[in-house]
Amino acid sequence: MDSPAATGPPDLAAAAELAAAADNGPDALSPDAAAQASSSPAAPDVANERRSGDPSARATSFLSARNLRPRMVRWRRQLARVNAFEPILREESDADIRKRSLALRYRAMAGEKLGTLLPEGYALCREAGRRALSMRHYDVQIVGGIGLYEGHITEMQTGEGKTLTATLPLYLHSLVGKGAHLATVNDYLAKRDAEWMMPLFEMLGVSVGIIQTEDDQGSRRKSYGAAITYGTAKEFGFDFLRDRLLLRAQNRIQTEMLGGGDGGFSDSGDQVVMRGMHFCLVDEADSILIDEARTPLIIGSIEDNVRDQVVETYRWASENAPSFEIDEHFEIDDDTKKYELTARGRSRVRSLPKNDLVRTMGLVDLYEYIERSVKVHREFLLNRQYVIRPSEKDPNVDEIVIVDEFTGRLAEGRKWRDGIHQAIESKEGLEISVPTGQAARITVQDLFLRYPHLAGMTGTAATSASEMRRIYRTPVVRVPTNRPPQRKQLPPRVFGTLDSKFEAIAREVADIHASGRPVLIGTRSIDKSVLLSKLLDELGIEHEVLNANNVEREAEIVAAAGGIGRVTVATNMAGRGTDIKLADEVESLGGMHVICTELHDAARIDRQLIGRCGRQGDRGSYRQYLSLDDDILKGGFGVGRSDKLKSRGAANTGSADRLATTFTRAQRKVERKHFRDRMVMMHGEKDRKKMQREMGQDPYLDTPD
Ligand SMILES: Nc1ncnc2c1ncn2[C@@H]1O[C@H](COP(=O)(O)OP(=O)(O)OP(=O)(O)O)[C@@H](O)[C@H]1O
Repeated sequence: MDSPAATGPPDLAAAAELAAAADNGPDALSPDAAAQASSSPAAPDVANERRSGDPSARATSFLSARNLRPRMVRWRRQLARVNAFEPILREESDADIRKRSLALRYRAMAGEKLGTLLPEGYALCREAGRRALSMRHYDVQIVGGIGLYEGHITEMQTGEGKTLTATLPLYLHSLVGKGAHLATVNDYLAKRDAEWMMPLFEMLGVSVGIIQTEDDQGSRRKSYGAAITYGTAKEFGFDFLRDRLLLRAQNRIQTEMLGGGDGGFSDSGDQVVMRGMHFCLVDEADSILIDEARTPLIIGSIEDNVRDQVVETYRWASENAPSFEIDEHFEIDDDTKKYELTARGRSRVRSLPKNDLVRTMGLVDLYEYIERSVKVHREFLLNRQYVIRPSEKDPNVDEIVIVDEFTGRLAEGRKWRDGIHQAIESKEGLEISVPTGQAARITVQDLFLRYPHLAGMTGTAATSASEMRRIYRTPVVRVPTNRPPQRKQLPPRVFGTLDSKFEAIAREVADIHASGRPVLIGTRSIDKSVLLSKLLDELGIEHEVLNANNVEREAEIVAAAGGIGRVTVATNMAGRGTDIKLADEVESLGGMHVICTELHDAARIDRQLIGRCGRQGDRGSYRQYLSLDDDILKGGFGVGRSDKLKSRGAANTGSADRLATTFTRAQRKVERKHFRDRMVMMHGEKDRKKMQREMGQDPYLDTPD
């Protein structure tokens, strides 16, 4: 199977041409393409903007380059049409802008092609951005927006303004009234981006909905009812599945199914929340469409809140069970060996303190939980009936393994029934394994292929371009940066051990810190961020730590991270969505410096961190630090070879910089392995779906456990 990186699609060739043209730099400027091509005599005030140093004027050089591929020539022509509207719209009042937007909607609803409406639509969006957000879409963003409208995955460097670019295709597709979705990676980004762009959409009279995980069905329905809906890919998937379960319960799925099955719903008048899937723009396309696509989305037959309640009640019962006395609070039936609470025992259950989750459990259930837990405390003993061992699936998690009473051996994989197993887990303070069941499932690939119009944006798609095209039929195109990038890569450094690597990192931080430039250090895990923080403390370097333990201060830490002399240690939380603004003086000192302390499993995560510096053509630099005991070597080469490298590292005192490429090779191997896993899963799912359809089943709902 081809490596995703091995074959570049022809689209990238076009992109490279474009990028090369863009590299001509500001001095190679030819007259603004838009102004030239514009048929309007009142072309935008490009000359003035250029004199005033407006970056968008400079960046248009690529748009006037010769020898572009036909598609780019077409997009350039479209851009000229968009630009032609600008001087007219600038003269109009806010009310006129909104009126135009409404008129466009009528035309779209009446069946006029969206492609025809694009120039005016994009120009309106740009004007609304300028007025409502003080951000006028750059020409490159308009071109990116055209690519998105035409169903591409556009690769835009981090910090180039994907959030603003997204407004263009979202607005245009929303005009037909079937909804336009923006799928992003987490609730925080969905909310942040939607709220940030809201004034622009409001100016155009377009409603915006936001889906958050905790939303109930009613507010979800309302958010999907809006013209544009921001949410996470996961929530879109779950809503699709929940709706489908509901439709089946109401016998309204016409195809692909056998039998009714009430799926937990009744004809109670419940309504679906989505109103179909029309257009989806996937933000961070590589991580959603590729990284997260390895595991399907599954709805358990036990709802999350019910599961929480069950787990909490097991814990409550096992905390209280030891205080129940035989004969006084419970009795044991001689024949059946059943434990039964006495009247005093039941009254004790009623008077015990309970939290909200436990309180909502039925009283009879609570009696049962206590009876079971008392039994477990008296009869099930550690190292007799069972042992505790690290789980084979995840060695960081302990699990109960039954000791077979006949053979004295461990009965691998077996569990006690009727809640006994869970009661023992809670007695031992282990994770409680409430079975989830599977009510419905869908793969990420299936979910997004259901949208007739799909597009995506990413900072780092090049390595997954061929996979995107093969699976989602979305070509990848690279959009040049608005200003030439000035980010500098310093040569990577390799050390024998983690300790020597971290010491060297601390030294580099101290050096750069002394110059006043802000430094951002990315770590792969929370414990490593803590370790590094300790080292910096020892050196007396003041710094902030940003990891999952202090999310609440995230905004504050990020806002300050670009200041003079700032040092910030962060896990990959400081990835997408972190827009670090540099203090004015920082640019002249050389911008921010980013230190990557380890390679991630996917190169694009590393690039996201790197993308925190040198944004929007700012100056900046970064360096990769590696050590021979890094996890990536084990992932890529296996235990044997990575152990050899590790012992070589332990013996090594000097520089091992020449081994840097070994790490990138290991990373590529890990990426390829993940790619193969995804392909295997996809083919497995395809066969399963085909078989189920032939059997008249619904492949999303009739899922095997
Ligand atoms: N046309 C524009 N005019 C002015 N500022 C802009 C424009 N486009 C983007 N920006 C600014 O660029 C910054 C980066 O934008 P945004 O966060 O959307 O980038 P991004 O491409 O999503 O980056 P990342 O992938 O790193 O999150 C923001 O501060 C935004 O205000």
